[in-house]
Amino acid sequence: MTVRVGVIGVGTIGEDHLRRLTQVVAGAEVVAVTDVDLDRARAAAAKYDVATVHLTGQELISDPEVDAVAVCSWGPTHEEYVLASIAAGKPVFCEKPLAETPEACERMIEAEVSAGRRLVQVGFMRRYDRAYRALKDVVDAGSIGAPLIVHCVHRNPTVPGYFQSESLITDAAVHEFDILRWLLGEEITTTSVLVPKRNRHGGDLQDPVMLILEMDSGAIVDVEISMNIRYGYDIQGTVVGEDGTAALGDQDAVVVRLAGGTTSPVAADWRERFSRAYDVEFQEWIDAIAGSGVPAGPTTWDGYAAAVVANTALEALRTGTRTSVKLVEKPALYDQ
Ligand SMILES: NC(=O)C1=CN([C@@H]2O[C@H](COP(=O)(O)OP(=O)(O)OC[C@H]3O[C@@H](n4cnc5c(N)ncnc54)[C@H](O)[C@@H]3O)[C@@H](O)[C@H]2O)C=CC1
Ligand SMILES: O=C1[C@@H](O)[C@H](O)[C@@H](O)[C@H](O)[C@H]1O
Repeated sequence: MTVRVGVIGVGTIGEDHLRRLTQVVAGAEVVAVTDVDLDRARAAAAKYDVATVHLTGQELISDPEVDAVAVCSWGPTHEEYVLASIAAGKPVFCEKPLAETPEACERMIEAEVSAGRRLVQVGFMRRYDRAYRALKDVVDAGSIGAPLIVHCVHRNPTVPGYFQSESLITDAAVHEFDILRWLLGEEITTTSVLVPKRNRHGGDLQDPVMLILEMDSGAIVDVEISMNIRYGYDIQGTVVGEDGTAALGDQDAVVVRLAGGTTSPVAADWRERFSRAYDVEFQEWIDAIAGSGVPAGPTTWDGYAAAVVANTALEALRTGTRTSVKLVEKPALYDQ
């Protein structure tokens, strides 16, 4: 079975996912696209030979030729499109963050619970990355003992134009919130945010920030988010256990020792660092839809939990205090 996909938003990541669904992923065909910038949508459709350009996302979602929807527009637009896809009974992949507020995520949870089945998958692609999967295998095997401390580093060379100080938490650190919950299999219980001296490349932006997170088990996590560090896109993670440590390796890096020095490449951006993770993410999404019809990846609940932690960290940033994470009760739908 070929899954006929409609893509909403063909900006930086939307066009990359359109390419991926067209040229890399098996069993998928992109039959429709849309974007508020219609010229961009028409150009993308022409480039990737997509049959239909819709004037709006709502029109695309109700198109009978579209079996499944990929939402790749800006964060504040996600809720409208995810709710419409659930109402239409169509599987929907939604880029992170699922929504900008916990309340918006709760409305998606309510809609899915009322529909009685899971339709949403959130674009937390790190769960599909080879290095993160290998790290989780080591943690789950128990050989390093119980995790006590995790160090996370999330560095970007430059910052997208739409970024505000809050975005370091809602747009960047949200990946750490999800991957920590997945890696350690437990919830984050408190957040604290430290505000170092600002990077001169960041203008008015509070960049970098340091977060301290406490996990349900008592493990402590430190997270550095830097958005203007110029040298490259660098994601690091080290789990310190009772008997040893496990860290993400540098992906596919060749280390060259030459002329009195050592060099190894650093990715330019997230597209390069996570390119294969995005490929696997979409292949597994398409396979699940073509198979059981139920997406197997990060759920609406995962998107909600990450949004609550982000919201809690924003409060910690505003108040300068350690702030507790409060989740609503998890519906049984997300235990399946
Ligand atoms: N998983 C990941 O690693 C990444 C995820 N993202 C996420 O993807 C989303 C898009 O980010 P980018 O592609 O970087 O932004 P972008 O600004 O490059 O592209 C967004 C596109 O959405 C369109 N758009 C905006 N509102 C719309 C609406 N109401 N209906 C239809 N189209 C609309 C814009 O015209 C633009 O073409 C964000 O939620 C971002 O957080 C972005 C980069 C990496
Ligand atoms: O999601 C992403 C971007 O939106 C965000 O701006 C970057 O900081 C992240 O590393 C990238 O994965």
